[in-house]
Amino acid sequence: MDAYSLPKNDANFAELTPLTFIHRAALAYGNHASVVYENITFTWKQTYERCLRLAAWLQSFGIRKNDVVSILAPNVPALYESHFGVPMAGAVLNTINTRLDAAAIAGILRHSGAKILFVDHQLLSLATDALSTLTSRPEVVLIDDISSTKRCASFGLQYEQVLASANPVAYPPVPVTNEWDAIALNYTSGTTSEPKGVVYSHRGAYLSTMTLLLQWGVGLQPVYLWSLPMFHCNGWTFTWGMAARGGTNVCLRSPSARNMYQAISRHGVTHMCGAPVLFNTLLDPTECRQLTRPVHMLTGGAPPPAALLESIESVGFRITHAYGITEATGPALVCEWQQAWNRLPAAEKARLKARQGVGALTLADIDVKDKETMISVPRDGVTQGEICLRGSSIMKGYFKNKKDTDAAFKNGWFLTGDVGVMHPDGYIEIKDRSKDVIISGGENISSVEVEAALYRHPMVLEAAVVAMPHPHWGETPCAFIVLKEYASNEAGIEEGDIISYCRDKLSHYMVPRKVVFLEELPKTSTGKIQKFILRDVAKRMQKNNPKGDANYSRRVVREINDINRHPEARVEHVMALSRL
Ligand SMILES: Nc1ncnc2c1ncn2[C@@H]1O[C@H](COP(=O)(O)OP(=O)(O)OP(=O)(O)O)[C@@H](O)[C@H]1O
Repeated sequence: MDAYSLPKNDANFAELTPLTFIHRAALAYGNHASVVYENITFTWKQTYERCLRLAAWLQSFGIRKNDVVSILAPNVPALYESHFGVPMAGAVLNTINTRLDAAAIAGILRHSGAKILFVDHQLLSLATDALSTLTSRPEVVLIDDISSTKRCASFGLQYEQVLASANPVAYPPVPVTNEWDAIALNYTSGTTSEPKGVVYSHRGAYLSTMTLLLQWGVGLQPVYLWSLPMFHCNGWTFTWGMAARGGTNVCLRSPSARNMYQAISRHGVTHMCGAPVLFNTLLDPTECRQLTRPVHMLTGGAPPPAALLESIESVGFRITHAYGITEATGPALVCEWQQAWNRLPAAEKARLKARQGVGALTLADIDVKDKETMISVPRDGVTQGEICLRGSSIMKGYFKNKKDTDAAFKNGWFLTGDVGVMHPDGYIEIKDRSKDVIISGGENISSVEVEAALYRHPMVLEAAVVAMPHPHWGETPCAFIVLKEYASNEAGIEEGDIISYCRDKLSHYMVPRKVVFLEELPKTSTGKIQKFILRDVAKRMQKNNPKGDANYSRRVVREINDINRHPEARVEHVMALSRL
């Protein structure tokens, strides 16, 4: 037999799936802590057993291959277990963002056609509101509070009871017979458009998990703090990844600065992830502590300003920066650190680290291309184009959405919708989301670059820059800023101070023409600034208040601040804004 015609067989070819990790974890790290939550600690043997039980119960309840099973829960053990238990039943896991409102949750349940919805006991009324609007409803299983001896009031189906009643011998895990089968369905966070249901394959999930462990350098038995919601791209694959490394998952219901610092010292946390917005939480002067041992943090989801990178590293966090997108099964570019950069001054290091980086190992290729011609832009760090990706961790497509699936792929590439440049050293730097680029007098202004300059101002806590219509230039930058000492504004910073600060740092055409001070910026539940709200506000301010009447501006600021203070009344406030 020549090398070419040697056949595949069950011994030399297995479908790739992250489900193999948990079986191995039970054997290799059986007595080691797998999941820690408040006063509860499970071992890998126990977690595996619980996942087997979950898979068995789902099958006995009638769940079949490719059925969607949804879960609405914060980072509690049941959410972790669902990452294995649900696909072990042959089903597709749909983790739902816990900060969505009832209408958005109902939209996901309707669109996904979920057969079962697991709901955390604290989110039951939210789920009930969502379910009340549906004509066809999934079966609901209540996730009771395992950390409390006080049982929840009795409910039809309860998580701990269904696990106890399951029979894994009668219903063993459904084997994965095709690695292209779906493992998860994740809805995008809707920062720029309506949420879309992104479908991952077992193969993509496996490869992404392996890649990220490798590129982040995660060694054996890490202690991983769940500061990132597991519902966000399956915790950037580290749900599966912790089983692969025999790690300990430290689950937190609420990742406040106090809870995170406590968990770090109590459990000896070694790794955690989070969007850059988490840096501000951790740097809160009342809670921030110097770490006694370094904690490795993978950040992404939004551009981390170089100035913030410097601050968070000074506390003892070792930051790795990655660029991710739901459609690429989480992180797709990693700013891999080159040894030679260690000799550079701190500010230069932070500037290099703020770039999004090189492709994840599992990707076949990455590029920055002219979106129309699909020709690569020169590697000059200046010419902008669309960031394009191809490889095995790219989604299968959007669930029940052929139009958007077709539009997402072009000439064998996945189009990210992000504008970037390719540096001569092969590192990609994002300049903006296509929709956020400001076009002023024919020049493209990267809102990210203007924000980076603003973050260097010692009194700026957060900044977002959007386009404001301009009668002559078409658009000009409008900055929304949260000051470090907003409440007292002791420093007395005013619009003119910020503008003249920017004049020193930026080309004239990039300097914001308008600066609005807010208490907080409107954000999605994944910590992304909702620029579409700010863009809308900037548009209205220009249209209805071209002379900059202070009373009008104050009303706008009040409405945006109210959106942040009362997220549950967001719709009313956005409507109030639209009337201004
Ligand atoms: N390291 C990073 N630096 C800059 N931007 C990033 C980084 N990582 C992710 N992003 C941004 O986040 C986007 C991906 O976000 P995600 O997949 O969570 O959905 P979303 O953008 O919030 O939702 P939607 O696509 O519905 O608007 C990327 O396209 C990019 O714009």
